[in-house]
This record gives sequence, structure tokens and C-alpha cells, in this order.
Amino acid sequence: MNEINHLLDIIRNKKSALHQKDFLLTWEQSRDELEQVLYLAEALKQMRAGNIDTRVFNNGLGISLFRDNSTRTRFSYASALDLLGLTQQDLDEGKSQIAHGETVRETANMISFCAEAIGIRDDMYLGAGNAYMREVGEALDEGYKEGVLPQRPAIVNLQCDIDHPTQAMADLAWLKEHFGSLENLKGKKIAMTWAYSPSYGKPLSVPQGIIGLMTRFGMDVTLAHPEGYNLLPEVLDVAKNNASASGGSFRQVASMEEAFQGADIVYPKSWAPWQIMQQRTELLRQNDHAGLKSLEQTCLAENARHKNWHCTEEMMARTKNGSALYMHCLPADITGVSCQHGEVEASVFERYRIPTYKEASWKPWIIAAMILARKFENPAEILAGRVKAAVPRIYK
Ligand SMILES: CC(=O)N[C@@H](CCCN)C(=O)O
Ligand SMILES: NC(=O)OP(=O)(O)O
Repeated sequence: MNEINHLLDIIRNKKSALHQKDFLLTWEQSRDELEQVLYLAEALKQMRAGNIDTRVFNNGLGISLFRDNSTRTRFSYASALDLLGLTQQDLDEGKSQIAHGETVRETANMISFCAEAIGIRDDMYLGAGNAYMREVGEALDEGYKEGVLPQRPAIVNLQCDIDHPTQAMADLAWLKEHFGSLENLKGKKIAMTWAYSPSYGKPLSVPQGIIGLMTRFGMDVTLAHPEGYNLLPEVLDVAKNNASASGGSFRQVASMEEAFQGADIVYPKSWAPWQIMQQRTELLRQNDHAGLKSLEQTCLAENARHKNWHCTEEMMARTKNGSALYMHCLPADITGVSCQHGEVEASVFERYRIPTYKEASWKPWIIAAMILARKFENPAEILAGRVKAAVPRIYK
């Protein structure tokens, strides 16, 4: 209990305007706001462990819209809604009236009469996903202002084309847990590198999320990828500016070997080539399904030219004392396990499998924290009320 109260005190001292804006990109939030979410996640996790009711809502919907597959984020979002007392309702666009001319602003209002949160994953098309979330947000603002909606639902970015903030924040929570404090992350070397995948053309948002967030905490961030796998130039600028403001650094190198050299943390994962992402966006606009399918094949063929971007034991041996922390957003393409030849060698993955599960396990708490911070001006007081109301257990 003392520990929870200590966390609530930390949260009280963070200056936050998160109750007035959606958390769509980590770099749009102040350092205090990021920390507010991080500490709220810790407090919620401890409250549940102590069997303290965290249902701050008596009722209400939490809507989900997944335009791409998901295991972790989908169940983490459902868990977060349950923790807060909300009921999940999935928006199945195929079953809605969207195909019959219903506009985004109309759908956004029609689903939200009793909604407190809307979680959206829309990550495959450059320039589309984040923009869609903002369009929904504007429709909700109007509905609330005009008295259609009695409340403004929080929008939760469950991965867009630019950032995967629930992932990057869960990764940060895991690093804080692993290294003991945010202070301890200063000067740590993290290698965000491309790795070969045979599965499909993955979004750019995970590597962008990592370089955009870890540069906020004084880390030395290295990005590496084969030619043609560039990230969005504006996100590279964000990473550079963050690094100079936080006393960390950001550099780009041309090989996994170089990025792994002396690294404390490595994050090897695949993403699609930039050109493919741009063509995919065009084909989506034209609704060209056959074109999208054949482009996917082109993407996989291009990936196959870089099979040497493989997180092997030899590669790991280059890291600091040969024992860098391996991270992955999951699912990883594991050579000989989930595919013939993938991102990571089986023995490396197996050694870090449980740590990657712990990394992922922060996600429900981070999502619940984001919703709390958006819905309440003083979320620490709201949780303090739950702590006070908790009935002590009779026996232990
Ligand atoms: C949609 C998708 O596969 N996404 C992600 C996030 C991590 C989960 N795999 C990716 O690989 O970038
Ligand atoms: N890491 C991650 O976002 O996983 P899912 O795609 O399963 O949600």
C-alpha cells in the first residue's frame, strides 16, 4: 500500500494536459506527460496485484477498431477496459453502414453515445492511419461541443502508420523495470535494427516509435537498415532533436554488425521498404486488391535480398559483454521455429523469450493509464479514492 501511495504522489507532481488531448504520438507529449502515463501504469498494476478495485467507471463502452491483425494489443486493450470498468464493443466495419455512404464523422458520433474510449489500429498505409485517428477525434470534438455526446471518448492509438505508442511506452516501462529506473537508462546504447522477415511487409511504426521515444531519455540510439528501408524523414528529425535535448545521441549506420557493437539493448525487427509502403498507399486509394497482393510478393522478394540481417549468436557476441538485452514487439520470425529463416536465431530468442513476454505484459497497464490520463484531470486522486475504498482482506 505504501508503494502505491508513493506512486500516486509521484503522479500528482507531474504537470499534464493529457486530459485535453489524445495521446497519438509520443513526441507530442511532454516528458512529464510520458512519466504520468508510466507511473499510472505501475500504480494500476500494483493495485490489481493487491486486489484493489480499479473500476473507475460504473459503465460505458470501450470501442475497438482493428484494421490490421493483432493478438497482444487486442487483448491488452480488452484487459485495460475491463480494469477500468468499461465494456468492449468491436466495430466491425463490414457489418456497419460504412459501405453505404456513412461518413467518418457520422460513424464516430453514432457509436459514441455512451463510449469512453475508442482504440484504433490502422497501420499499413503511409499518411492514412494517424490522419484517420485525427479525423475521428475532430468528429468527436464537434459531437461533444454540440451536445450530441455527453462525454468526449479518449482515442487510443493501437498502432498507426507513424507510431505504435502503446508498444513504445510498454517497452519503456519494461526497460525501466529491467534497469531499475529512468535515470539508469541515460547513456544506455540501444540498437534499433532491421532484420529479415519472410512473413509480410510490416509497418514502419515500431522502429519509428522506438527511435522517437528512447531518444527522450538520454539513451544512445543507433538505427540500422539496408538501403531502401528508410523511415519517415520527419521522425528521423524528431529523434535527432530529442537526442540533443535529452543529452543522448542518435546515429544511423549501414549494418546490423555495426549497430550491435557494444550495445546494451538490441531491437532487431523487420519492416517494409519505403518505396513499397508508398506504392501500397496508392493501391489502397485505388482499392486495387490484386495490385496489393502482388506488391506484397515484391516486398517479400526485396526482403529476401537481405537474409544476412539475422540476429544470430555471433551477432549477439558483438554486444556489450555479449549479453545485451534482446527486445521485440512480438511476434518474432524465429528461424527454424516460426519460419525457415527469419529475424532471429532460435537459441537467441529462446534465451530472451521470457523477457520479451514480460516486455509485452506492460501493455494492458499502459493502455489503461492512457485512458485514465485522458478522462480525468487528476487521475491520481481518482485512484487514491479506489485505494481508500478498498476493503482489507481478512486473511492473507
Ligand atoms: C500489425 C503488425 O503486425 N504490427 C507490428 C507491431 C508489432 C506486432 N507485430 C509490426 O510488426 O510492426
Ligand atoms: N506487438 C504488437 O503490437 O502485437 P500485436 O500485433 O499482436 O498486437
